[in-house]
Amino acid sequence: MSLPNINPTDTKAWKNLEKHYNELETVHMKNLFSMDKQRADKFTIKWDDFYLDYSKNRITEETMLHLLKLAEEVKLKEAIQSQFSGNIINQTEGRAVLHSALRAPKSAVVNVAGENIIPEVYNVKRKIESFTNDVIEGKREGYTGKPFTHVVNIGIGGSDLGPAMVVDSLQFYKNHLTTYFVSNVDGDHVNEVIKKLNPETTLFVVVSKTFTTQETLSNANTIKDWFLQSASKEDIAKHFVAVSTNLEAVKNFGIDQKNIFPMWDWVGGRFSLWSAVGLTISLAVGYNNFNSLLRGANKMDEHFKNTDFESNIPVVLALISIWYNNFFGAETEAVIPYSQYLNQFATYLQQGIMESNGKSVDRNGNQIDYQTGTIIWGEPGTNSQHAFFQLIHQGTKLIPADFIGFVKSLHGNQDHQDKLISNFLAQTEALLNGKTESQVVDEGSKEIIVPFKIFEGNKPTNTIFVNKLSPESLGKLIAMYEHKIFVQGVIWNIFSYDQFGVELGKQLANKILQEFNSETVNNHDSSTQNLLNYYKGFI
Ligand SMILES: O=P(O)(O)OC[C@H]1O[C@](O)(CO)[C@@H](O)[C@@H]1O
Repeated sequence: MSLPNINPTDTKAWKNLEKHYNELETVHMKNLFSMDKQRADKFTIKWDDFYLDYSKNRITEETMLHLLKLAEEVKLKEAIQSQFSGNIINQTEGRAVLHSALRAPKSAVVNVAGENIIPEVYNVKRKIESFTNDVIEGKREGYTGKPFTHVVNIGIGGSDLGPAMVVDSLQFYKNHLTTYFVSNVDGDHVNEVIKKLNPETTLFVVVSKTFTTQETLSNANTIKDWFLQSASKEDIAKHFVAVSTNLEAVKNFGIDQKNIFPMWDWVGGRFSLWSAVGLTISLAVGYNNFNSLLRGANKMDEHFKNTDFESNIPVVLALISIWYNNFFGAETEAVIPYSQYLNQFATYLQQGIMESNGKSVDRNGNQIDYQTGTIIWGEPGTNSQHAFFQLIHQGTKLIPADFIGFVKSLHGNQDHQDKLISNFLAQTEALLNGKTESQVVDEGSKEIIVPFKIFEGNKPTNTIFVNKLSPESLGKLIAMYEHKIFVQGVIWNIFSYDQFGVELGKQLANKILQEFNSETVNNHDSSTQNLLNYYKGFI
């Protein structure tokens, strides 16, 4: 069974939402709060150690009913079943989409082409575990017999962002190994990392699903050349491991077959941190913590699969986002974690969300006439308050925002924690209520200044309060957004799991690279031609 194929704008629910939007467009949320004392309770979901309050949104119970009806009309339930049961729902690439299988329990059965993939998943997990333990315990040594002290992850996109974000987010749980990530083909990136390394004690993890990616292969080759300045070819086997589906290309690069961690075509790059792509995570925080991350994601999978839509966290978040995107015309969404540890979270989500749902053709190949893929951005609070919050509070754009906070701190300094959380709560309150003219006047502002100090309010936010930042809760949080992506792709009737949009630039870059060495080049538009000639004048 493939995915349902329903144009959302043809549904009854969509038409009802259009009408309903006209009624609600100018309603202020603070009036909705004063009219209904139960509002916060009605729009709160408590699940496990998650507390989602979505009451500070421009919604009523009727809005949610229409949105839930939309989910029903586009056959979301069937789509979820189809994804989890291993159907080829990535139809444009002819693949199943089973990152959920990577975190499923050992007893699960998930068939791809008639074969249960779970035993193979667990074989690789065991390999990750024993490799991780050997490196951490110093049983695996470098070419001069010293234990490893540094790990460098070489990859880009999904082979970099997920592991990099998780390692950064879980640095509280880190062991003695120092980790670096090299991704950009800009030589400054690899050069700066190399400066900090000792070849005798560094392990290199080359991560590339395809093992054809220009950036990764260039960086891996540069590092290999640097390594061979002090070591011999035979030593590569001790220091280089690879994660890939392209076993042949890895062998050709010179990596020992024993050092290859396989992955599968049913794992999309941007959803792959749960596979061996997460090897650097496992090395950095230990296998048990890596496994807890997976366990957390699995708990969210079960919640998503089995919970009625009205209390289903990813579904509710996805529907609210559709409401703003497609009816209010909001183009962006901010993700504001009140945790410095989640510094890279929005960057990570950018690939997941924008590479998946940045599509303008529906599942029939037809151009669509409604908005898809949200633009995602964000930075941790409280830093972001002192940077871009002005625009969210008083600018002209509607920017729905997710506020993510942790009830308990890891540092244990309650004074800092109380200050952080007071900001976390105050911001969503301010965005909701704003400040009226009479309040500004009462505060004694000069008349001429009053208009500048008014806050309109009515700015939507979701508050996601989690008990504590741990590998498990982080796993839940990431999986929550993965499922939100899926739900939105189903509603928009697009294919969320291909990424053809990144290909054209890659093709042209390869062509231009060749042209740097050729005498006459004149097949570009005049702008590109001039720029290319300008650059050639320097090389
Ligand atoms: O793991 P690979 O094959 O090197 O690909 C890296 C990244 O490149 C992309 O294909 C496109 O940028 C991503 O989807 C992927 O995560």
